[in-house]
Amino acid sequence: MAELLSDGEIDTALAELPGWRRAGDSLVRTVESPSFPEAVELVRKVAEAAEAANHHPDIDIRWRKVTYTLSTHSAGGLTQLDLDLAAQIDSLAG
Ligand SMILES: C[C@H](O)[C@H](O)[C@H]1CNC2=NC(N)=NC(=O)C2=N1
Repeated sequence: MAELLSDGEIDTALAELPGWRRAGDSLVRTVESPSFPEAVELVRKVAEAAEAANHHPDIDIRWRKVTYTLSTHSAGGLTQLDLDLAAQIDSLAG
């Protein structure tokens, strides 16, 4: 069972995740790609990483802008799983 992170732990982590912002019990990042197919291709890569981690983002796709929202539903808030996936998304987004 993933443990909920404290506000301090989240703030410390966000310092290393500059594209992300906290929204309550979630982390949110919008990634803009050069085209719709490229935006969807990134979604596909994120989906592979999420499946491998068994930890899945909420994804909002609007043309070239895709918003990823992370939270650990089973824990009712933010855990290390969210931080790990955020870092993976940053890596995949380039
Ligand atoms: C059964 C399966 O392990 C769980 O439903 C996983 C799937 N992916 C998940 N993703 C997220 N973001 N939160 C969860 O609590 C979660 N739980």
